[in-house]
Amino acid sequence: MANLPAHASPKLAPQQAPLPSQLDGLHDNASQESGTATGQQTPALPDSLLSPAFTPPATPGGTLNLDLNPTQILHYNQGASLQKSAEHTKAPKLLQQLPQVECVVRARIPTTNGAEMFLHLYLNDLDNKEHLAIVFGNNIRSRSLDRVRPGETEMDRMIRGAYVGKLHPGRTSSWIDDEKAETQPTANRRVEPPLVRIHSECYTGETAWSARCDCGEQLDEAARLMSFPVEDLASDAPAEAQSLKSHSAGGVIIYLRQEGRGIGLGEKLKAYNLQDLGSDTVEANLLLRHPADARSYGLATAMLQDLGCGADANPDGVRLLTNNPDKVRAIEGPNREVLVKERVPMIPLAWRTGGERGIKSSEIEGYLRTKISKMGHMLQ
Ligand SMILES: Nc1nc2c(ncn2[C@@H]2O[C@H](COP(=O)(O)OP(=O)(O)OP(=O)(O)O)[C@@H](O)[C@H]2O)c(=O)[nH]1
Repeated sequence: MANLPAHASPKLAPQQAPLPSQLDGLHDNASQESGTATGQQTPALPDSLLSPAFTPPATPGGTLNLDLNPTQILHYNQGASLQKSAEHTKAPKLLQQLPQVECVVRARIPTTNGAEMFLHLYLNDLDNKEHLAIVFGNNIRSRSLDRVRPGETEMDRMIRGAYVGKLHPGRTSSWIDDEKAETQPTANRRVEPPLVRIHSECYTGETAWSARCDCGEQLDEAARLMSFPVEDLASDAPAEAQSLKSHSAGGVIIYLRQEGRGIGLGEKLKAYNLQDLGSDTVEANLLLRHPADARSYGLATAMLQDLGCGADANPDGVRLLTNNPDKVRAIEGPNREVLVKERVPMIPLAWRTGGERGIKSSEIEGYLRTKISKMGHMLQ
């Protein structure tokens, strides 16, 4: 697992266009029907679909952001060979080192189901997006957030979330929660490896009720597993979840802003239209001249390290909630900065129950089948 750079798209090297072999199939078989029964090859489509109009702009977020002036708190390596010039139109570089990340603010979020979590907002030196860490429990703390900033007051620290315990009216110290007499961060008190979920943004599945994918269910399920003690698990929870020793130890969802497997919402919506025209989720990306998966995970690895979940502070590793084996390798980082001790499957309810429960749509089964056959996902 150590060999794959954390920044690599797990399935394909970054590319701006389909492989020649994929394009050959399209041009040579223009008259062929666009059926997807075998699921092995991009179906033939009229040449008109391959017009330059389909060439997307640079993958959203896939640019190096060297304009860090808004905070000036990221001390990224000036010696690195990153140039400020034409990088903005290129795909992300396969860096040998993890990007630098900084948690700039954290806040307590009481959730609608009664559980509480702490939302951590990160900046970084790779892109200009606000990536998030959703932390459950009191055992996981950000080192960069806790670090003392020159000249800051106690009120400054509390406003940016660098406090222990809970805020309450009249509190004056970020270090001492006088209502709890807690003086130290509770980091490193955990008894077993934390649960971790690396989640990529999906507006359609998480906010717009889309039943094309399982993203919304996965986000909810990850939060549920991290927030409640084992006895509160639903009776139909998968066996793997039932066998987890504890769910109340907390965990972290790294929420990466790489919508649509990294191609952005606009391009994903085009991909949906191509899916309605007969392509599967992988073929649609390729027809739009995107990689099947344009994501990278270096930021997630760096955020986990900052949260004390890396190998340096947490040699027992983490338990990663995923069905995607490539994600396991990628998240460990170029030098195994994070150890994945265990992969915990996230089998969608609809798949487990043969469509009786969970997401109801004619699209979801094909979507999951394609993830198994073309992206190596493990749903068994
Ligand atoms: N391009 C594209 N992206 C999609 C589509 N459906 C979902 N996504 C995106 O896929 C990402 C989620 O990826 P998944 O493949 O479900 O999950 P994964 O993260 O690889 O694997 P798991 O950890 O097992 O969930 C999100 O960014 C979604 O927006 C689609 O049809 N096309």
